[in-house]
Amino acid sequence: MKFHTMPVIRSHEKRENSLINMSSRDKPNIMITGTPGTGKTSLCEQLARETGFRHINVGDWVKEKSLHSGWDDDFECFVLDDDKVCDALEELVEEGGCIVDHHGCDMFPERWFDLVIVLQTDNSTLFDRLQRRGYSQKKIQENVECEIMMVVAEEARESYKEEIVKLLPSNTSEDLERNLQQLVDWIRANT
Ligand SMILES: Nc1ncnc2c1ncn2[C@@H]1O[C@H](COP(=O)(O)OP(=O)(O)OP(=O)(O)O)[C@@H](O)[C@H]1O
Repeated sequence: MKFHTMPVIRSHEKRENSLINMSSRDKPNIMITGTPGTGKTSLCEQLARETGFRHINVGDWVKEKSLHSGWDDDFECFVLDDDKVCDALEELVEEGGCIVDHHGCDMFPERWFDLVIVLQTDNSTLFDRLQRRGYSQKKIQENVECEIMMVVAEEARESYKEEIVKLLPSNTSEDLERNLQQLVDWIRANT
């Protein structure tokens, strides 16, 4: 199943033959993914501050650098162009030390990431967060359904090796603290 809130132009299959060679990186790259509102950006910003790793918010890049093919009224978001996004990120990710923040993960070359984190939030908590953002009822419903059906977790499991995909709860400030500390520790152990 595809993620409802993220229409993507697919002009190619996953770039398995990416130019990136993991062994050439001094620092690892982390993908932080999850349904919108699960807390990716909150976690990534703090993690970047603590570790000096570069936080790449893909949604912001798509808007700022026009890595899309226009606005989709039905899905209420930009239609992301995966080729443009991967081209724009490739050089940075090649260097390592990147934390990539996006609500989908299957468009990226598998070898880009050494760890893939999927944040998960209880339905009622996610509903409240998205309502506070002023999302339409349709958009809230679509996102909460995605979370219930574990669409992003499934996508991550299908796209990356099982051993590098970790599901973490993201409901409370205690969860945020714990997740942050685990990732800081992981980065320190892998640099
Ligand atoms: N662990 C947490 N506990 C409580 N509140 C949280 C937690 N994580 C994030 N939040 C709050 O939830 C809201 C959504 O968080 P955030 O913007 O980080 O989510 P996101 O997954 O990056 O969303 P999007 O994909 O739409 O950018 C914010 O108001 C944030 O303060």
